Amino acid sequence: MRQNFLKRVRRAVIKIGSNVISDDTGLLLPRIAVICDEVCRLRAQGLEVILVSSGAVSAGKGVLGISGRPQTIPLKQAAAAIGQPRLMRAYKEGFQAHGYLAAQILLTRDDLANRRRYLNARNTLVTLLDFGVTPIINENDTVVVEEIRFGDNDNLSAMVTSLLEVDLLVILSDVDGLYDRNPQEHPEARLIPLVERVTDQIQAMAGGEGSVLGTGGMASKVKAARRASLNGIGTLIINGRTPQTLGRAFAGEEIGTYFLPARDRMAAKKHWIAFTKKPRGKVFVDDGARRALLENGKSLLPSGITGVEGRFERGDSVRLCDPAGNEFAKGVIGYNLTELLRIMGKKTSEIEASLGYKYGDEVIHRDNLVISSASETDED
Ligand SMILES: Nc1ncnc2c1ncn2[C@@H]1O[C@H](COP(=O)(O)OP(=O)(O)O)[C@@H](O)[C@H]1O
Ligand SMILES: N[C@@H](CCC(=O)OP(=O)(O)O)C(=O)O
Repeated sequence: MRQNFLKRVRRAVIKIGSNVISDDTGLLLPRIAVICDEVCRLRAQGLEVILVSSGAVSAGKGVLGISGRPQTIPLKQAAAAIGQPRLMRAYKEGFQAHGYLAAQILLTRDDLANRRRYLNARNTLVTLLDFGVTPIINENDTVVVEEIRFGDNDNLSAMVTSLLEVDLLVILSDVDGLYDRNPQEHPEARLIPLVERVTDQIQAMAGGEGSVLGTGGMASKVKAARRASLNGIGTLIINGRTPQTLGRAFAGEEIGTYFLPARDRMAAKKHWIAFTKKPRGKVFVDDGARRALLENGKSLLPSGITGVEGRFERGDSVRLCDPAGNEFAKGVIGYNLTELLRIMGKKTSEIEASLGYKYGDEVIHRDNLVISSASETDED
């Protein structure tokens, strides 16, 4: 089954973890060269590849002689500033050896959360691919602050699958795939070859925190697979330390863990609202409004709003909370905070009189609303 599907893959995002291409001393240049060989072989067979590569921080900290995880954000950012060009040089040389070009793209979450910049990033990527150049994406670690972070590159790679038309997400890790428990602690752990749906049980198997070099551990890979799946894209987690895994996987060998795409994929815009846009505030609604949204598929009107929290502009994403404060949806808001404070609790016919203008009857239009249970928008 996998074989048939992989034959049809024309464009893939391949994410490479820090633990695959670096160790505590810095970059493992021979391993990067081997990965470039494999990617170029796939390129020559007609596959378009977008790489998402970690490794800037570990490359830089190796140069600075820091052992273990950099302890402060400035230290991490300095390490990334030193490491990123070294990382790119390794890729550039690896691709050049096969006559191919690589290009660097550094992104923050804000770049994808803002529609104009999102389209801009997409156009750049498409243009590079049209020229046969392989884009290599990393988080823009040196400038990123908490509010605009992807958090980890597993998450970033899942978001890239919704930025472009992509058929598959491949995550190269330092383990053979997802096991039923952490294989480093439990030698008897068994590899799970196929995940049909990421349930809470599957997520729990992946455990919590990452390693010294890695950021999110297996948990963030499974989360990324779920996000890609809801976008209609399958994810393959394989071992990037073992030579030839990429070639073998694309030849249809049943290695690693394959996560099937969801049967009921989310619309692209809803996926973007659910996972890419970071909520800037909360809007509290009464029970009637909550039911209208959850049970009757209605838009949010000002009359059902009982309170607001945070600082948001028109077009930002907000969390919708019930009277008990529990989040039940996310949505893109049609009015800013000041406007909302003036119209909340009022009838739609009173909007214009209260503001002197109106954008529309809805504070959040149904098309810009994602219900949490359906989207599993449980975290950012
Ligand atoms: N159920 C599991 N299956 C596989 N790996 C697991 C599991 N639970 C925890 N892990 C850990 O996740 C690690 C991979 O994540 P991470 O260190 O962040 O790597 P990367 O640098 O590739 O992102 C594995 O080496 C393993 O220790
Ligand atoms: N942007 C960081 C990588 C962060 C990250 O997610 O690392 P990893 O868990 O190894 O994929 C870097 O280049 O060092």
